[in-house]
Amino acid sequence: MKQEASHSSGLSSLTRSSSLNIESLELSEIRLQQLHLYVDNHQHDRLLAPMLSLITGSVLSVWVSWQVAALWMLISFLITRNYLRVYSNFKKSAPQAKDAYQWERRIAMAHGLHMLHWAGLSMWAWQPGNFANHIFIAMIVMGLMSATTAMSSPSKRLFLLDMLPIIIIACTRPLFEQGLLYNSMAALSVCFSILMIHVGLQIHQNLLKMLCLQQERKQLMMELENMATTDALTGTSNRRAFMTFAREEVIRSQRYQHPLSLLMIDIDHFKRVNDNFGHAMGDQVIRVVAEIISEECRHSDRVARLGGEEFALLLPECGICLAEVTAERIRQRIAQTLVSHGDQASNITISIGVAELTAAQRDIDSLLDLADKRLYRAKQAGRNRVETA
Ligand SMILES: Nc1nc2c(ncn2[C@@H]2O[C@H](COP(=O)(O)OP(=O)(O)OP(=O)(O)O)[C@@H](O)[C@H]2O)c(=O)[nH]1
Repeated sequence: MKQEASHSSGLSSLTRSSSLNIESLELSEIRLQQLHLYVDNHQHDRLLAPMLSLITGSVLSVWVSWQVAALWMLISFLITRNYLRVYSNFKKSAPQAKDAYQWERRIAMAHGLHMLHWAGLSMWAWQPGNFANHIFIAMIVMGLMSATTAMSSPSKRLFLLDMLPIIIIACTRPLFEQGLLYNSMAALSVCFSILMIHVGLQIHQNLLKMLCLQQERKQLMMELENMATTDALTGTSNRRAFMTFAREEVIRSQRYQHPLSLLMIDIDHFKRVNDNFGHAMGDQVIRVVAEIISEECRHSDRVARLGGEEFALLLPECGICLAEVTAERIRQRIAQTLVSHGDQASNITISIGVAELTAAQRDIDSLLDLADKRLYRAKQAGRNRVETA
């Protein structure tokens, strides 16, 4: 929780400056994306890390026995193999946003061991008074620092963790030797470390900005998709989404000879509700009807508000008899419901036309047409009724 809070404040300050609406963004989702970037950046370690270990181990044998150099190389290979396996498991398992913290810990431990192993080398392989050795150690330390700045920056926490052992070594190791040259090297290391941390954090901020924008775009796309397919008043499908679904169901039903039925539902004398109680009450009636229809059908059925006070309900795998039973159940429930809004209340009824897809109806339009005709007949016959044939 504490971690999330600090991350959240970091992100908030970032987005205040970039004018993004971060409050609506999923933080653990962003953290997960950061881990993906981090792991992707380290993918080439597969080749590079063993190669560097091999070269470093070979050079090491100039100053230490070949057995010690070989042992260092072996440990290096094992540690590299371990963290690459963690990365590969991370990629393979395609983790959820909620697992981001857990994976961050696992990666930090596996890769942190690798950084400690390399930083440790700079401690024990240091040869007092041997300038060539010191240049070699300095090359390793600076190389590690630059690589970490470039590759670990997607995750701020992992970047700082990876940097810590190298920075400590870089800034303190030269002080073990006496003289102006080594003191200057230590001072230079401090400056270089500050610069690298600054550059790494800058890269991190830019990547974070990119991830936030990506996340925001994803959410906007989802909202747009939702707006394009959902009726704003009732939350049911709109005509467009219904027609897409219905066309596919008609094809499926014709292909496999499965039954498919359609209910056309219309609120009776709805104009009177608006006229007598006002539009707000009219809207409430539409919402309640939509809710009852949705409650009375299966998850595999599709309810849609086609416009005004007219609804359609498509019932896949359902013949005319079962569709009639469903229609009657909906009609009765609505007739028994008292719709209230503020201090107003009203009883309402609906009329339903039921039709089943047969060889005579070749597409969804002809099925809609048939159900509509039966709905009209139900209205003509006095309303508050179900018409099937
Ligand atoms: N409150 C509200 N009214 C709507 C909405 N959409 C359409 N209407 C109104 O719904 C009414 C529909 O009236 P009509 O088509 O005459 O039908 P009706 O009064 O229900 O009569 P019958 O269908 O013959 O029983 C119109 O007055 C429209 O203005 C809406 O989203 N909200």
